[in-house]
Amino acid sequence: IRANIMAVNESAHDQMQPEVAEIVIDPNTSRSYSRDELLGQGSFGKCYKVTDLVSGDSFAMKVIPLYSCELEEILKKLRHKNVVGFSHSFEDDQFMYIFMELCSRQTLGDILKSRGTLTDPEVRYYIQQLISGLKYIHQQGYVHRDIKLVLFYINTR
Ligand SMILES: Nc1ncnc2c1ncn2[C@@H]1O[C@H](COP(=O)(O)OP(=O)(O)OP(=O)(O)O)[C@@H](O)[C@H]1O
Repeated sequence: IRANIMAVNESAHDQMQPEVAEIVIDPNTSRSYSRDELLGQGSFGKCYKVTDLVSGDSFAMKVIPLYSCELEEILKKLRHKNVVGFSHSFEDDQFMYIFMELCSRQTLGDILKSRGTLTDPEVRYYIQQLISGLKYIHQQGYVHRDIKLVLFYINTR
């Protein structure tokens, strides 16, 4: 289970953003990434599945306005097995691009919706990991402020 800790600032939703290019190029390394499907829209901006055109590695890429770069500063610092992993980031003249571990599309919210219930051992199993991730975030001096089941991704490890 991985807690998505994106919800640290609610202020930055911007409807007037330009389109994200189909091929995104890191101006520092010249690595290029194809923009694949839209994973979803958060309060900071859109999140896409992307593929490194050379290595074939896939990531979840959050595209946020340059003025909300503090999010990147925070994500960069967090490293915990129950927090979605930061990979790397760069900016161009339009956006900040944040590359995160690509998680499964299944969340705790999906499981609850399809099954209607969770057993006691399952709840214990998930809550333990959830608390472990949140405790770590608190120890780093941050609060989540938007805890909901759809932000908890189920992974295989
Ligand atoms: N690392 C990831 N792996 C797979 N899908 C992701 C990942 N991060 C985000 N997503 C998908 O993209 C959507 C938008 O994510 P994002 O983190 O931008 O916003 P959010 O956490 O849903 O909302 P908010 O920005 O309000 O906290 C998510 O709901 C999820 O479906």
